[in-house]
Formats: sequence, C-alpha cells, structure tokens
Amino acid sequence: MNVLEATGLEVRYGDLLAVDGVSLTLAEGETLAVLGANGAGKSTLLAALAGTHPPTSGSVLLDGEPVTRVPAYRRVRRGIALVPEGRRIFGSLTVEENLLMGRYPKRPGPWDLRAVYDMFPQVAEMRDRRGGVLSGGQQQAVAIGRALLANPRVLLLDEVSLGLAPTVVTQLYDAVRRITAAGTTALVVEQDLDQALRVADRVQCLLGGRTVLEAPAAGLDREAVADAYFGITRGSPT
Ligand SMILES: Nc1ncnc2c1ncn2[C@@H]1O[C@H](COP(=O)(O)OP(=O)(O)OP(=O)(O)O)[C@@H](O)[C@H]1O
Repeated sequence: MNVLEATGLEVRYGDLLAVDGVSLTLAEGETLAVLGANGAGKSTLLAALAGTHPPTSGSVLLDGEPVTRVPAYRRVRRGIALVPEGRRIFGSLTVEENLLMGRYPKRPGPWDLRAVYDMFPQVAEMRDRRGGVLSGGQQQAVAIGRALLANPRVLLLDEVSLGLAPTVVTQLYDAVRRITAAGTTALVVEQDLDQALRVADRVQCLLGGRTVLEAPAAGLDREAVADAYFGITRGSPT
C-alpha cells in the first residue's frame, strides 16, 4: 500500500489555481522529487499534503486513510512532517529547544535527540546556541532534525538548497540520502535537478500547477526534464 497518495489536487489562492489537478503516490521507503521552476506550484502542493493550505478539490490518503480535511497539527500526529521553505527556526530559542519542538506529536520511532545529533554532528556541537546565530545550512539541518523527531511516516522537504552554497547543499542531501536509505519515505521539492537526483527514486515535474513529466530517476532523460521544467515543446523535425 502507498504511504501517501494524492489524487486530483486543486489548490487556490483566491482566483489563482496554483495546483491544477496533481496526483502523486509515494510507496513505503520511496523518495519522490517534485521539480519545477519558481511558481510551478511545488510549495503549494506540499502545503496541501501537510494540511497548511487545504485543497479545493481532490484527496490525500495517508496509509490508505483520508486526511484531506485533517488540519496540519493533526497530520503531524498521523505522521506527515514538513521541513518548510525558509526553515522557520526560532532565533531566540536554543538549537535543542528548536529540535524538541518537533517531538510534540509523541510518535514512537527511531528518531530521538541522540539519533539527530549522530546524523548532524555540527548541530550537536551547537545545541546550546540560539537558533538565530546559526548559518543557513546549520538552520536547515536543525529544521530537518526537528521534523525527524516527529518520527514521520513521510517527510516532506521544501527546497533544502534554497540560498545555500553548493557544498553545504551537497552535505545536507548526503544526510537526506542516509535518512531515506534507513527507510524513511520522503518527498523532496527542488529546483536543482542534480541535487534532487542524489536522493530520488522517481521525479515528477510541475509546470503551471500541472504535472508535465513523471519518470524513474535512473536513466532519466535530462533534456526531457529541462524541457518539462521550462515548458518547451519540441516538435518532430519535418
Ligand atoms: N500566499 C500566496 N498568495 C497568493 N498567491 C500565492 C501564494 N503563494 C504562492 N502563490 C502563487 O501560487 C503559485 C504557485 O506558487 P508556489 O510557491 O507553490 O510555487 P513553487 O513552485 O513552490 O515556487 P517557488 O520555488 O518560488 O517557491 C505562484 O503563481 C505563486 O505566485
């Protein structure tokens, strides 16, 4: 059975249809990368899956149970954890206090503070520092650790790479790969195809709120992805 299954999702901001009939599935242990340019609808799709912006139509199933109308805080308890775009770390709280906020759903599982610190040793070293003094990469590691402490069935990651140096992004995706290799099901939203391919089993490309390409990551035709990303249609030569 799929851990997460969305069918025909439509999400609006007023008159704007930001997600236009998107369906997706995530099997247990699988990592799906949702790709697309700015404004393609990726973050809005994640918001509909996490419950922070309910869809106007369509459905979301978690382990086969409908959660479409379940509010975000209860979806976390059911096992959907979001690492939001921009990280949302509390600058006045310590790193450890930020992490511990992720524990509130009280879900059992392998992720506790020690496991997070083992995954991110730099975060462990800074556990007593205020969140506001961390670099962007360290904040991103804390945001991922906080989501892991919810022991999610599915981890939703929104643009891990945003505003970070390539070497830092590579380190973070190495950690994500270890997390998913240990069995966590994940959906990764990215603009950077190369980084996404470091962790993804499958990719799904959005353009204008619609799915324009779905493919396994192995043997992916990069030109086809680039075309889908930018909405280029190549006719056959005449
Ligand atoms: N809070 C909002 N109010 C109104 N329109 C919004 C809001 N958030 C996003 N949009 C619009 O919805 C569409 C999809 O935006 P979304 O942020 O989901 O795209 P994205 O693929 O995540 O892009 P980005 O990488 O820039 O975050 C865009 O046209 C965007 O301008």
